[in-house]
Amino acid sequence: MFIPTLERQCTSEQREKFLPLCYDYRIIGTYAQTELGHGTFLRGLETTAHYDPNTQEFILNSPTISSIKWWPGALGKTSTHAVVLAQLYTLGKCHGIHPFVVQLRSLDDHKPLRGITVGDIGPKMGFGPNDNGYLKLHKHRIPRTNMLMKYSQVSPDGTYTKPPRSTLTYGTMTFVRVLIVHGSAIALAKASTIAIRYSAVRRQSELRPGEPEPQILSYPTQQHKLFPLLATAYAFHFVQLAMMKIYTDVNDQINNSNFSRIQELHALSSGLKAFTSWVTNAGLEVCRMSCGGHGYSQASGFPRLYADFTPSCTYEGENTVLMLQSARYLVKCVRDARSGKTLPGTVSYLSEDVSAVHSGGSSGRDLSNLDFLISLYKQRASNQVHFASDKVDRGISAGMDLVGALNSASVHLVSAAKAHSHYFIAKTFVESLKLLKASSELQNVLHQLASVYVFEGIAQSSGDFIEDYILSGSEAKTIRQLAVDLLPLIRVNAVSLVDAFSFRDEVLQSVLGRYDGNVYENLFKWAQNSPLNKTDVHPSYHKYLGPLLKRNQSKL
Ligand SMILES: CCCCCCCCCCCCCCCCCCCCCC(=O)SCCNC(=O)CCNC(=O)[C@H](O)C(C)(C)COP(=O)(O)OP(=O)(O)OC[C@H]1O[C@@H](n2cnc3c(N)ncnc32)[C@H](O)[C@@H]1OP(=O)(O)O
Ligand SMILES: Cc1cc2nc3c(=O)[nH]c(=O)nc-3n(C[C@H](O)[C@H](O)[C@H](O)COP(=O)(O)OP(=O)(O)OC[C@H]3O[C@@H](n4cnc5c(N)ncnc54)[C@H](O)[C@@H]3O)c2cc1C
Repeated sequence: MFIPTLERQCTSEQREKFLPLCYDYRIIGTYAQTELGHGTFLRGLETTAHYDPNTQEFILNSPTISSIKWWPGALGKTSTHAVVLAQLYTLGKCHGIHPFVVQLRSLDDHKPLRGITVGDIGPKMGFGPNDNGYLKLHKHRIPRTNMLMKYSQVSPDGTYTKPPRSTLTYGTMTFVRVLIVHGSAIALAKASTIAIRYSAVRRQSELRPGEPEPQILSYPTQQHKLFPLLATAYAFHFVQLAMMKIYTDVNDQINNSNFSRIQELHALSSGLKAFTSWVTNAGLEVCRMSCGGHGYSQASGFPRLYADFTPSCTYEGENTVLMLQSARYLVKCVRDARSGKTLPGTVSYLSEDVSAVHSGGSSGRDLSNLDFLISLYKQRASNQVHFASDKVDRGISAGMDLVGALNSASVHLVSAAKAHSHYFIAKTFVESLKLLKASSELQNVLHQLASVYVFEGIAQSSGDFIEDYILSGSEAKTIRQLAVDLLPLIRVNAVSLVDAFSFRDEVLQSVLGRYDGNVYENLFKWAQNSPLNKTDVHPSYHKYLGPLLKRNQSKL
């Protein structure tokens, strides 16, 4: 995050000064924003940067225990520099959070500089090799030119020039949220690869006496666990491509001082980062458990995959908070639509009157038609957003201010943002396949995946569709069965569909997911290499077990 922030927030002179040092690994940096007391509420960050016009320096300080920077990756022992987000004070006035480049350690002996207390925050659930650290600043001085001044400036005499948009400082977070959508796709693809390959190798139980033990991949329940997740990995692959395209387009506009779509980008990236990381996080556990006992072994690769992925739901914007950000924008769009404004592409459906299109229960609707079902996802999202928006309006009519009304409706707002994200993902998946140049056989297989994603998405949220009369109960039941009917068809290509991700064994890091399927021999080899097996009799025997056993044997 250090380099993307410099690339986005530096003036051209600052780029020339800092970026070559980064690209040549002459300095290593981190993004120091979160503090002990604040990670979500950025306007509450307490680190200060007071401008001293006499020396043309900023004095950075951690005034309280809660202001100590806490969590930044590689801050503890590795980074020589950091982008520090601090409250800017100049000429006696506070101008809010701004980014500053701060050198932390000497480039000669790597020792922390004067005024810098830095270290590792201690062991975590995962990310063992990453020295997430703490940073306490003691009136540490940096040159005026170390404030990143592309969007806002402090002149030598201390005069402040404000940015065209205060939220431009938040740009790197948006970029990383977009990357996390990609990270979710990759993590779910890895977990699907491990679980499906292992399920093709593992044979267990005897269905009928005398029959050979079947591959566990042949059990409908195993297929029902794994194939919707496999389809989700493909869905997330296509949605991260679409998300990155939108990000690149809007970022180009921002670079040309066109900020018209910055809100839409923030809302979409927030919703997709939260939705994809929540779904992936849960999916990793389903994949692990589908591998039985061996899934619980470090050899499976699942413990590390889960421990390293699960913070995606927290960092770069805690998921609930990001869903609320997304929902807040959707409520704003409903208002804009009501006042006749044209809505941007990803939310234009909110100005359509979808309620008249489908009323649940009418017979003869083709429930296997994906375009039709995507229109139901649209209706569900529109209904949820309008329902939540009406809640907000009622709160205001009851005398609440906007913040109070948004807060009281927040449970429904999160549901609305989830439905909006789900609709975007399902629609993008189906539309991406239409644009794909592929053989009819391949189109057919991918259509099966898109179908099981769309069907299962409705089955798992059928309450939303039934409560709003989008589907009748019997139609929801039919769609649930359509997903189950597809499983044996997907079974035929399941291993090829994970091979298509082409993770090398060294990347997958899983004995269960080995490309050659040679699991048992390599599990035994892996176990024998376990540190505990360096000696037949572990040294601890002589200290504890031996004396204990001998003492008790003498009593026999
Ligand atoms: C090319 C490369 C290809 C590569 C390909 C290979 C890829 C491989 C893929 C693998 C990769 C793996 C992933 C990477 C690893 C990850 C490592 C990351 C480690 C983790 C790092 C971190 O963890 S780093 C800290 C993150 N810490 C937050 O994330 C704080 C959240 N907290 C807030 O973000 C604010 O606190 C919060 C809540 C908005 C309220 O902010 P606030 O109070 O100031 O504002 P309000 O809510 O009042 O909103 C006031 C108005 O600002 C608007 N607005 C707010 N944000 C905006 C924004 N970003 N953009 C525009 N507009 C924004 C809002 O929409 C309102 O607009 P309006 O007024 O019009 O409604
Ligand atoms: C592995 C890891 C790496 C990290 N790397 C970095 C890094 O490199 N740089 C950096 O600056 N930070 C980093 N962070 C910090 C991370 O960005 C924060 O932890 C994250 O932003 C969440 O903030 P928080 O911890 O204050 O959680 P909190 O906001 O305290 O969340 C706690 C609970 O409060 C709820 N909540 C908070 N606000 C609201 C609200 N307005 N409405 C409703 N509910 C709310 C949340 O939903 C959540 O359930 C990292 C964290 C981790 C775990």
